[in-house]
Amino acid sequence: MTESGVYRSSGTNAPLPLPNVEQVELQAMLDWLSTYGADAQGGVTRLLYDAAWCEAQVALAAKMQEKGLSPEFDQSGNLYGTLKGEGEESATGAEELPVVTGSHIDSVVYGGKYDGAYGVVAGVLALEYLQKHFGAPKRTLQVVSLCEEEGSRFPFAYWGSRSITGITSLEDVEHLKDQDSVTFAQAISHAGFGPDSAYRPAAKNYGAFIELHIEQGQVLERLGHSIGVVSDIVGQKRFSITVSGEANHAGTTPMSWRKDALAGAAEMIAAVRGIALDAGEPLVATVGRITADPGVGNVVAARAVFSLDIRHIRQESIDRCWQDTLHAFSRIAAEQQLGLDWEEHLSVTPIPMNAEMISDIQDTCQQEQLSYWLMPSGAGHDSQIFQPACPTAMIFVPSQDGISHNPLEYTAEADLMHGFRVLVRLLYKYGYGS
Ligand SMILES: NC(=O)NC(NC(N)=O)C(=O)[O-]
Ligand SMILES: [Zn+2]
Ligand SMILES: [Zn+2]
Repeated sequence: MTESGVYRSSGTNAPLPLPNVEQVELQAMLDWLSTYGADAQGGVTRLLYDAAWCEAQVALAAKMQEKGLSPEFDQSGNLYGTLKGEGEESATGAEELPVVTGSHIDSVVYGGKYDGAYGVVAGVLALEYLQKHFGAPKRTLQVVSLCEEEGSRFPFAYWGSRSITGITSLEDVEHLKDQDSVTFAQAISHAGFGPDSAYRPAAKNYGAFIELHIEQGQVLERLGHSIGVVSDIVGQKRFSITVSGEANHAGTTPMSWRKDALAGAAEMIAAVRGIALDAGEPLVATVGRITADPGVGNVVAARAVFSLDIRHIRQESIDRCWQDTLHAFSRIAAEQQLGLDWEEHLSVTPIPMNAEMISDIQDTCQQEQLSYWLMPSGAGHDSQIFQPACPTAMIFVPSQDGISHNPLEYTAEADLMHGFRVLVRLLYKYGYGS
């Protein structure tokens, strides 16, 4: 990935007319996409390479085809729609790298219908709108439906963007197993992707990346702003923590004789919560999943495995929280004669977004007469993977009550359209150059 400047507009500041933009049926296409993976909780569950994920990507490819965007998959299952540029070749004779917009198509379990999907749908409709009203751009514009960001199925996140930027290869992840012991290699092959497929390798150079996404928090709603301009994206560390004890009879084993892995894990979980509260905002630490073996009510647990997710806008704060947490876990394990093991399966650093593009988004909001707020993202995003490789920026729209990763996730249609208009203007600026 080469760092290349983003196209700078040389035109006047007169706002670009956006004819009939209000007729773009963004909500309808979001509702349509959410039917793929609609779950019993009223939300969306689309996990990497599962049936709902495959159906959604195939259906999106068909939509892109209908809209003249030449759909193309890569070997990871990332799906591109392309609006070909007609500009002059650069001095080196190489075509300018494409400006890409998009987000992720996968979800968490029982997630909402906007997280990731909004950026994909808005990108498809933005390219269709630009082609319809302004013809071919000078510079190629693409929308990408990234195959995986959440890390919901396999203990690994950002597979789509990491395979594109070359940070991760299939060899690095093919051994990973989901909760049904299906390997990554089996899943990618079953979905029809991977090195044996007919698709081209995922690695690809972008000229710039723009991600439109719901905020997933309550800052914009509370402050009354329409657009969030993302300054930085938090860093994260994710672990699996294993506590080992000794299975025993729940009725005949005195409390003081027990090596109770689940009781130990419970104390550890309370300890890490206390460490995070003592550290103060914006540090967050979350235990979202726990399993116990043998997981039977009348047996003292022999083993407990729980997840741990630590985030902050500064790397040193993440590192300090983990060190304090590990110290507390080790103390608890020693006190209760338990085994302790851990595996780190995600570590992404905090990263600032591209300053030039931030300024362009702010200018665009002014053209649209939309109030905006410069803010960090507490959620992780593919943009933090792309930023070291190409100029990258994010645009947020408000989430009602700040709810996300929940079937109740909601963003009003008017807010969705505000973000869409800013995205269209930005893509016009970079693709058509005026
Ligand atoms: N937009 C997201 O919800 N991202 C999520 N996924 C990752 N990988 O960070 C998260 O947990 O913040
Ligand atoms: Zn998410
Ligand atoms: Zn997301």
